Amino acid sequence: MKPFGTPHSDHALRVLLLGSGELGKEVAIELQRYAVEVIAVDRYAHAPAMQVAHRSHVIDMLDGAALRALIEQERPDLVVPEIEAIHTPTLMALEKEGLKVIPTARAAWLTMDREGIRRLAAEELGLPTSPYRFCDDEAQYRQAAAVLGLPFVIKPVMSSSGKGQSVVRREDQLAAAWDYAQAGGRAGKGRVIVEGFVDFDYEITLLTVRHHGGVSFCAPIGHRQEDGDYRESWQPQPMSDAALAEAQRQAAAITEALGGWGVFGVEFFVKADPIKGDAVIFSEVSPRPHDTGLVTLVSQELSEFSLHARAILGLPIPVIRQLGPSASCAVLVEGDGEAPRYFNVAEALAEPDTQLRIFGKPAVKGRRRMAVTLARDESIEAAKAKAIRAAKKLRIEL
Ligand SMILES: Nc1ncnc2c1ncn2[C@@H]1O[C@H](COP(=O)(O)OP(=O)(O)OP(=O)(O)O)[C@@H](O)[C@H]1O
Ligand SMILES: NCC(=O)N[C@@H]1O[C@H](COP(=O)([O-])[O-])[C@@H](O)[C@H]1O
Ligand SMILES: [Mg+2]
Repeated sequence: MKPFGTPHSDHALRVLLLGSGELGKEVAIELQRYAVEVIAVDRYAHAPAMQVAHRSHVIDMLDGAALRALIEQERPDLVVPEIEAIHTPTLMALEKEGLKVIPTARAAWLTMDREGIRRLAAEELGLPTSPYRFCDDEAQYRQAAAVLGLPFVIKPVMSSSGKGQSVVRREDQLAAAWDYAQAGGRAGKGRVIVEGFVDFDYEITLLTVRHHGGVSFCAPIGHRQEDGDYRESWQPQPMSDAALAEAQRQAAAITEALGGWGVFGVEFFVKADPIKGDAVIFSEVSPRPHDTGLVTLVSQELSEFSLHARAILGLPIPVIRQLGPSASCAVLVEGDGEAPRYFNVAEALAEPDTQLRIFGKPAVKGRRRMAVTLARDESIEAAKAKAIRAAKKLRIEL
């Protein structure tokens, strides 16, 4: 890596963020601490990370030609994908020409599509996963449903935060779930994954950091999801030593296969079994900070965003200090409107050890995560309750 430089000068160290949501905003802030020049990109103007970047661009990141033109214009030292929906073949071609992509262009390519990462995990690495089928049309989907049985989960191969995802529990829900998956995918195309439903006791994100000095794990993060989107997360999730060791083994294997430096959010389902031993089932991995990891903004001395910045810049991570039971609560808004206003911020922050991030997203159409509350307390239960209380105080007007 070249020396750190000065933004807006010829020898600035430049990072181009592909995706500028709430996660990218925190990454941008962490990079700014090292005077890195941050260029934020997304499909719409005034995205959260754009508001703290040196400059920004609005492009369709699924358009390969537009992506190449922008990267050639900006000549960044590092390209940091922040979402899945990017024209990753272009990143792979540019990587061959010398561009540095975090963690690697292949990792971005494999994880942009549920098929790439699922086949790597289950078929190449032999990690335990839910049973699954990929389908291109409704007939194949009905066949997969018959083979896997009820209940099952259907997801567009390219989607995130639960968009287009349903759990089908009854025969009469099949058609609506198919239609929703067709409408909810980021890039259309129609391909879906149908997964057998895993009846887990709890699920975790194991933040795994690949850096100059090796591989480090954060304490496991437990979370609750609704409609495929996270609502609360907490750290540390209590789990047996054996289950944690098995999750770390699988996380090391999948992140090693993806390669490169940075934070990875590795998601697992855990089914506790005192007789046979806990089953740890791999779900998916993000080669970047994870939304459930927002809790690390209060639960760790170095948050997942600060760890990502250190890792991608080749800086040391000698220790990851966990600060005690902590939780985050996502604040979602439903409706249609622009420039929302936030009321009762003071009330939301009245209790000790409570924090708030308002992302500053310019508009809402449907349902959107707009903010997150964060809390620490004596126990996970108390931290979770406090974060939820804070979130309930906040009132958002569209
Ligand atoms: N096969 C399954 N069995 C049981 N629950 C599942 C299954 N697949 C997904 N879920 C539930 O739905 C949630 C979201 O699924 P998944 O992580 O695959 O979606 P996503 O759209 O990629 O979400 P994100 O982008 O937020 O990670 C999971 O965390 C889990 O709670
Ligand atoms: N589960 C993935 C995730 O949380 N991604 C985060 O949400 C943003 C998109 O938000 P939007 O849909 O409100 O634009 C992304 O840019 C990223 O920060
Ligand atoms: Mg997920």
